[in-house]
Amino acid sequence: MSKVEVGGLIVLFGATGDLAERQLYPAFHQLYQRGQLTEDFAIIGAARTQFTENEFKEHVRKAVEAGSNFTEFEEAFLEHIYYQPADNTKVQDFEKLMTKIKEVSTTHNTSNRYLYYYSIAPSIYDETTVNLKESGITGLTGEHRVVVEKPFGYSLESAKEYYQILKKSFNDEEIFLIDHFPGMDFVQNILATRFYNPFIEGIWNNKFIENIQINLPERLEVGDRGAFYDENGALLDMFQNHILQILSFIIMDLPEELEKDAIHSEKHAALSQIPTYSKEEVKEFVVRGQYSADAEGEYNHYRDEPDVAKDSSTETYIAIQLSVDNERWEGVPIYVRTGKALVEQFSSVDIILKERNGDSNDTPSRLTFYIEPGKGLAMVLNQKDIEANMEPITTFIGPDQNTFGKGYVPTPYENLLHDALEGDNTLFSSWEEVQEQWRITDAIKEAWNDMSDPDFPNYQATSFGPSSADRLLTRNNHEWIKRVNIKE
Ligand SMILES: NC(=O)C1=CN([C@@H]2O[C@H](COP(=O)(O)OP(=O)(O)OC[C@H]3O[C@@H](n4cnc5c(N)ncnc54)[C@H](OP(=O)(O)O)[C@@H]3O)[C@@H](O)[C@H]2O)C=CC1
Ligand SMILES: O=C1O[C@H](COP(=O)(O)O)[C@@H](O)[C@H](O)[C@H]1O
Repeated sequence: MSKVEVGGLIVLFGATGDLAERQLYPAFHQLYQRGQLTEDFAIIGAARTQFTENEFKEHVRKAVEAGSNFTEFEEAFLEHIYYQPADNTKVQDFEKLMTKIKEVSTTHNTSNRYLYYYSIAPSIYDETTVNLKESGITGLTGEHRVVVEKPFGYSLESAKEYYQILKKSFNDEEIFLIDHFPGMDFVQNILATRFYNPFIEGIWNNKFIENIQINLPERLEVGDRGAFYDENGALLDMFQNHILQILSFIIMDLPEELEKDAIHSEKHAALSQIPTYSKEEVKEFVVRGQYSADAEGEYNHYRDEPDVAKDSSTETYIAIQLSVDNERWEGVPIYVRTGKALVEQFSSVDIILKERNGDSNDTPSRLTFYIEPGKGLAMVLNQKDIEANMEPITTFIGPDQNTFGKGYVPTPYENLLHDALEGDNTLFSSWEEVQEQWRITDAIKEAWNDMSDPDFPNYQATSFGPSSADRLLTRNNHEWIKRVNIKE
């Protein structure tokens, strides 16, 4: 079913920032070009930079042209773009914003639907939210929603504070906590594949599954994101949100229907069954790393990246063994890893199946969900080798949806912006999920705080990461699925 057209007035706070430029403008443009935005949509960009409206339109044009999925610029798109300089800490700037909102909503007849996108640092959520209310903006007749970026806070406690701040101006159902991984079609595919193939659900348990892996290695170094990254590290940048969200789609019980409340309720229940690690368990099940320069001189030492402390003990790599406390998953180790400046670049979920009577075939059977590059489900199965006498040969069975003429893959931000305008929060993280994610993450962070400083750096850029991450698995007779290039 193709998506319905949506419209409304979007106020984009952080309009001059990196996220808006790299992801949001290209996504809005694609939605417009693909007929998924009605003509009554408009975007007001807001930030402190004193852009004129024309300068801002050029800024948006350049961002769109450099963005994902771009083919040809749609000039009419710019007729829907406006700019209002505003310092979010100043209520008088919101009074000017209010005047702009009234003008633009009249010009475009934006149906009294207002979407505020907080593409800003959490330190200004409070004043932004209060000023939206004080200036009367959120009091305008109509629907008001706010989209808030990840990571939502830096601990469970701070997340609770931020949520209370948002509640000053918005109800629970108006708050959209964004995590772009569930917005990816190939993450949603995990749930769809389980739902529509009962035989897969039949083996989705500890009787058939030996271990589960979420692999999100990146070649990208930290580069110019040092100020943000050095405060957060891989644990808060990737694990607290993306990895735990992907995991929730894997370990949740299937709801009767693919309906938003039922999905959120099962995801929340699943996350709540992941144990809180003690300090001893963190030592045993969590590996962290930080990169040093590579031999070719293409990558810096992490500690030499701009805005990173010279004695930083921030992790740029994590590998964690998790478990789920319930009957279905008892005894199934879940291994997750992600890191910067590695030799690999892909996102996938691998479900490694048990071997026959504990026999050791060459390769265990496996289901792989390719997320990036997005391909969908592939299977590794052992079949008879035609040149041998009942000996197995490993074969790959995998659809690339391109072969079915489904060539266009929307970016996650295209999917999520559309859903936010439609008021559908299925693919956003619920507040209950986010709280569980923090509970699991805080335990690791607190244990690290109690430990002596790690011996960093401990892996070289362009390697597979620290060798201790391999030992996490080999002690259980398992191994990471590693892929420098995806050929399967
Ligand atoms: N960049 C990314 O890839 C990702 C970012 N995020 C999250 O998105 C959010 C934005 O990140 P990012 O775009 O990278 O950050 P940037 O630092 O690039 O942008 C911050 C934006 O906030 C504006 N701003 C800063 N202070 C004020 C103020 N007092 N009043 C009004 N506007 C202000 C800046 O504009 P000006 O200086 O003109 O005021 C700028 O537009 C963060 O929460 C981040 O964690 C999440 C996932 C990925
Ligand atoms: O949110 C983030 O995600 C990206 C990885 O997402 P992708 O869509 O580019 O694969 C990561 O590089 C970044 O550090 C993190 O903030």
